[in-house]
Amino acid sequence: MPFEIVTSNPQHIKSIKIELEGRSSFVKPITKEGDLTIIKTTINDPNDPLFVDSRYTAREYNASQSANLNSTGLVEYVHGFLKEQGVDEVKVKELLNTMPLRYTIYPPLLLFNYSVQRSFKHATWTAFFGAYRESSDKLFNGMLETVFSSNKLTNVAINMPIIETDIQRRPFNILPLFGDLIDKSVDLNNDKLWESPSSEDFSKTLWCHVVQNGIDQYWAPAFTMFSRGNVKEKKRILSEYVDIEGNDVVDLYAGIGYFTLSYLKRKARNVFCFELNPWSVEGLRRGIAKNKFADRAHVYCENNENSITRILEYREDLTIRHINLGLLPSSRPGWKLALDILSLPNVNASVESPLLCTLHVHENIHIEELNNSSFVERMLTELTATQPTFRYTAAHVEKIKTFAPDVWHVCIDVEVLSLDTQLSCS
Ligand SMILES: C[S@@+](CC[C@H](N)C(=O)[O-])C[C@H]1O[C@@H](n2cnc3c(N)ncnc32)[C@H](O)[C@@H]1O
Repeated sequence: MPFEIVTSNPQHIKSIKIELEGRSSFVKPITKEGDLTIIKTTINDPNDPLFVDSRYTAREYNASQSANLNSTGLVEYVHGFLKEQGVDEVKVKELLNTMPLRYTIYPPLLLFNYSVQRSFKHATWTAFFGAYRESSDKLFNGMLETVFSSNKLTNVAINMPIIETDIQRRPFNILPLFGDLIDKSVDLNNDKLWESPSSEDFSKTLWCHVVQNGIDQYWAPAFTMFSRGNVKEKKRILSEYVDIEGNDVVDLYAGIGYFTLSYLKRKARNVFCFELNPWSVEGLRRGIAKNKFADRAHVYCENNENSITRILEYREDLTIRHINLGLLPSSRPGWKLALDILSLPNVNASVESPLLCTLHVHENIHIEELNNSSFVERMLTELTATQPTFRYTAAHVEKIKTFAPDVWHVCIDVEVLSLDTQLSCS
């Protein structure tokens, strides 16, 4: 996938554009996300010198799923619609200047990005929908039938930022524009709906489905967020590690199976998955069933603190060669737990190689702490202090995507090695 440059400093835009044009790598248009400017490129190499500049960040974008290819068609459609409604030229211009240009297709949902400058929630659009009654349904229905006719979409919504303090990272603010995400008969204020939903609740909710790397994934966008940006990290699981097949894996923050499903596809013998959100667990179960992984997946809709008990209960000897810690902004709450799992009597007793297990530590890290390795050093010191019976090395740091200006979502591969091997070798 190509990369786009994200900058909060308007003074950078011109020089970046000139550099890209000189290399025939500039992709129109330059867009805004709040205070950030997004400059698209045709460059696919994450190590391109342009992206190493720490004054701005680069992130992947999906040219076929985001608005970039089709935004012209979208703007043309909206323009034509507004003219048809008899809206005057000045107003049309205002509306076009504030409409969103970026979106993602998660069949059957068309999900628009939100920014203060460009959104169907912008005051100009709210005023238009107020003045032209029924225009909203007509606009979005026509949009699905014309601009997105080949995608079989039924719903339109706006993706709003999630509440950072919610540990389950639920999309409380997602805003439906056309079609219901949940049947009108469902009471959204009922705690039971969120904590222990029934099969009837599941059947009254819209489910999205995407296939990435040949893996089917399902989620209910009203209850679980989805980030397509992790596709590269999923690919790494599918292609990099030779010790998944035939061995065991623990996913401490399984969600809808972002990483769990990739381990299962890679023929892990057992994957133990822990997830608090019952809606994500339902998505995970649907994914496991569709991909035919049921015999090897052990799904626990509970706090991962129970993982110790669950793994001991399993009784058989396990070779847990990977533990995934996919919690943002920090997976630190799971570090000790992962080491406690590796210290259980029925875990890895038969592993002969010095490398016992790879921890996949997900974190949001400031670019400075990444470049000077201070985060990684602190983490290794903390792991050693927590469980000194192992040795630790950071084998790889994968930059997954930018989370905010200068903040990267990274996955650090921490190799947990047996101490005995070091002593006997020295
Ligand atoms: C960043 S999300 C990503 C999860 C996953 N990668 C996915 O498919 O969405 C982290 C997940 O961890 C879950 N979680 C957070 N704390 C947990 C805990 N103590 N035990 C089990 N799950 C937890 C949240 O509900 C959330 O779904």
